[in-house]
Amino acid sequence: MKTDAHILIVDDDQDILVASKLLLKRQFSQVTICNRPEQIPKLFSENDFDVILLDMNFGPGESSGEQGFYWLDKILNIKPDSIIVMITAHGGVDVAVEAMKLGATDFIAKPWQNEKVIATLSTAVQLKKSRTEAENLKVANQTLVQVTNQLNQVQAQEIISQSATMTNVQSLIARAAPTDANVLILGENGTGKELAANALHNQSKRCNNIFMSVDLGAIAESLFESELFGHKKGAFTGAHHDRVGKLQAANGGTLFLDELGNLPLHLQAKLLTVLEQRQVTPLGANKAVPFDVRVIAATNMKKTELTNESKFRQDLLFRLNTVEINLPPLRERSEDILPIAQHYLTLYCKKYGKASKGISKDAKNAILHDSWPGNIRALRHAIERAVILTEHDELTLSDFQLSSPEQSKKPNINNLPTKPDVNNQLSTISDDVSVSPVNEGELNLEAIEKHAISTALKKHRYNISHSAKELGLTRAALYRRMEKHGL
Ligand SMILES: Nc1ncnc2c1ncn2[C@@H]1O[C@H](COP(=O)(O)OP(=O)(O)OP(=O)(O)O)[C@@H](O)[C@H]1O
Repeated sequence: MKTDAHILIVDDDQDILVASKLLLKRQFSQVTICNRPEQIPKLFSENDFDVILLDMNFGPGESSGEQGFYWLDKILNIKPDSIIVMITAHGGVDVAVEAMKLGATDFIAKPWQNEKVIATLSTAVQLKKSRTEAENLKVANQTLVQVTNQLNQVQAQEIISQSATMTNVQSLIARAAPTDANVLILGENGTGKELAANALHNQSKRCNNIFMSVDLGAIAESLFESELFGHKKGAFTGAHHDRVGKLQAANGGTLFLDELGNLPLHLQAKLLTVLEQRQVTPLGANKAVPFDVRVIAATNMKKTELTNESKFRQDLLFRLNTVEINLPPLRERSEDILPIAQHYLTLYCKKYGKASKGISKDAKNAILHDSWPGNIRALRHAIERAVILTEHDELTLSDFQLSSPEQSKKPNINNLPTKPDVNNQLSTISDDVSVSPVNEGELNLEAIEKHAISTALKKHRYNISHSAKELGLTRAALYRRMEKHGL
């Protein structure tokens, strides 16, 4: 079968042109011949050649190769990625080497053997195809990065804030973003760590490259290396294809390591090594690949736990926390509560086609005094749920499932001791939480599900990964159910 390729042969010797056309037509789908190089620009304007076979000398007695160099340069000016194989006179190796320095791909010496010509041109056609594929992949990759970043920007709207602490945080983000410094973001679940990481990326010089988010809490320990470092086909049972790891895939961009605190100590050591060396060896490979990423990490671990070396490697901490950003829980920045609620009210009224005159006074009061253990994520869900369910233009207290201001004044679950006895903790919690417990004998599945989720969330102090694990759910599935139950 013929190879699908268009070959151009440029030579002033008509016999060579005819003989090579006959030979190459059997091998390649299209062959064009040209005996006057002056026609090259016109031919290029009308055709797309895969490989050009170009003579070094035109005219009788010519052997300097000057004309060959001239037309080689001309073609590369017209189409810089052209694959050009030079035809040299017998013994003209020096000239051929010079031509290759100037951009020719290969050369064939006259008089040639047919097999040698076909082999050289087949290799050149293959090279052209690989280059085209690589170029197409590059373009496709750029498009994907643009689409992903646009999606991120749509989802990650601005950081709404009016509190002094958040003004400081925004200023810290603005100062840290343009540098390539690693940033560690600390804060309870739902305080906006990913939003802050997105803002850092969008204000950085890497903003046109990818923002790759990796949820370390969601990766099974056994898959950690394969996910982050990649693997070669056959590296382990089930590795049917080569796979590029997230570190390599984020090359040139920002790598957001979410739920860092969930990483076991032995994997922390592996992560530290690749971040220090700035190169990664995919599983089953014997060569390290360099990568260039800016690392932003986030965790809901308390600083006291992070600095406890039995839980977290201090050398990894020092590598990641060049700049540290602390996102305060919502209950400690009450000035932000109503602006955020108003922001999401406008957003969801638009989304669900509802008219809204705002939030009633008593609902505002309850929103302001709720302890929001799930922070802004929970506030956002509460507003969305209220917008969906309300039968009035104004959101009223009955549209929310909030604890009364009196209940909210009770100690917050996030302030419980870090290592309480689980059973005692649960009994303490059931006194504190605003979630109605399931009545004995009640078999309503929805109520039982809500109760189980609430209990798990309280038990794990709103650590989504740990709660999801205990409930046998993925993080995404837990978030969906929290949304459904307005938790
Ligand atoms: N200041 C803010 N203004 C508006 N929306 C916010 C703000 N902070 C957070 N959000 C919204 O709250 C939700 C949770 O934010 P995000 O995912 O960034 O929190 P997180 O701290 O990374 O949570 P987790 O620890 O559970 O991964 C998102 O929908 C986000 O858009």
